[in-house]
Amino acid sequence: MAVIVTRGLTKRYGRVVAVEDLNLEVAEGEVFGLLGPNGSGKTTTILMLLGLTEPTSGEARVLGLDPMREPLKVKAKVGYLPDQVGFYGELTAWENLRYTTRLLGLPEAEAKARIEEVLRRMGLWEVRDRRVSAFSRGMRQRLGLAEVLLKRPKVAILDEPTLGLDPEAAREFLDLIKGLKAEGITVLLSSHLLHQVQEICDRVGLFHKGRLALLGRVEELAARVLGGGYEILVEASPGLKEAFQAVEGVGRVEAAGGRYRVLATRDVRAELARIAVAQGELLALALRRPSLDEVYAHYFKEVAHAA
Ligand SMILES: Nc1ncnc2c1ncn2[C@@H]1O[C@H](COP(=O)(O)OP(=O)(O)OP(=O)(O)O)[C@@H](O)[C@H]1O
Repeated sequence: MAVIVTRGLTKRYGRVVAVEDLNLEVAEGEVFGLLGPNGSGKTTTILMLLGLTEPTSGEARVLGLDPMREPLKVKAKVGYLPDQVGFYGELTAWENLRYTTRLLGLPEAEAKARIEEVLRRMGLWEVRDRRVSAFSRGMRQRLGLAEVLLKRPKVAILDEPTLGLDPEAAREFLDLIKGLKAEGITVLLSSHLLHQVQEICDRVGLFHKGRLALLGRVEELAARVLGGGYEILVEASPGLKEAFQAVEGVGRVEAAGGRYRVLATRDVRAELARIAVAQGELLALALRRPSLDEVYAHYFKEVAHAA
């Protein structure tokens, strides 16, 4: 079942087209990445899904609800982590969440139980009595996710969740997001850090100037754009390019002396190794998953070239 659906969703600010003709379907339990550079339309899309900004044309449905018509119902079921999380710095982590549970109208006992549950889950129980002004960026983001979980949402929408986090904190945060999927929460996240989020996303949509330029699973996109979802780096004797090229499933081979980069639609390491050994020597062989950064860069080089 599709949890998030958009049809021809468009937002213009005067002559600026922030989002154009967006057609998207995110399935229940999926982690979907809205990716793209700054200003490409990610935040505007999220705001339209939450009913926080009105589309110029087209429509959106979240859990079957129209966010513009029923913003409160959408809000009740959808957890939202904005790119700037707003907490009261003078209040402690626990007090901030207590404030949220009051807004949610939770009875006291239930509120306290849920606060403890989410703080423990986010690894913040020990620091619950510290003022949020003394929190690091990573702790604030985890508190933001704790707040999202307080309402036990069916859908979590996270805007640039790893922005400003150091690599380790980002890694940990991505693991926490993976945990949401494990309990069946549908996650839509935005990021311009393609390589960082690609591995937790089931599918991604790559934005370019308000338009969804590419949509699919990372491997599919790599296969479509780069000519192979598998990238194999080989160091062997020179002169093997044609033999490698002839292997079934190989899309492209780049050769520089005895160094080869082979893009294929399947894992062809064994065949490449056999050829290398039969026709000389094999020094190294490595399988690398192409990064979305490469897919994106290659795609836009071709788009620019075609233009
Ligand atoms: N309130 C607004 N008024 C006018 N233009 C806007 C407004 N909000 C966004 N825009 C423009 O719409 C375009 C898309 O912006 P948006 O914030 O959706 O991009 P983004 O992909 O989320 O970028 P970032 O990664 O910087 O958050 C940009 O050109 C931006 O300048």
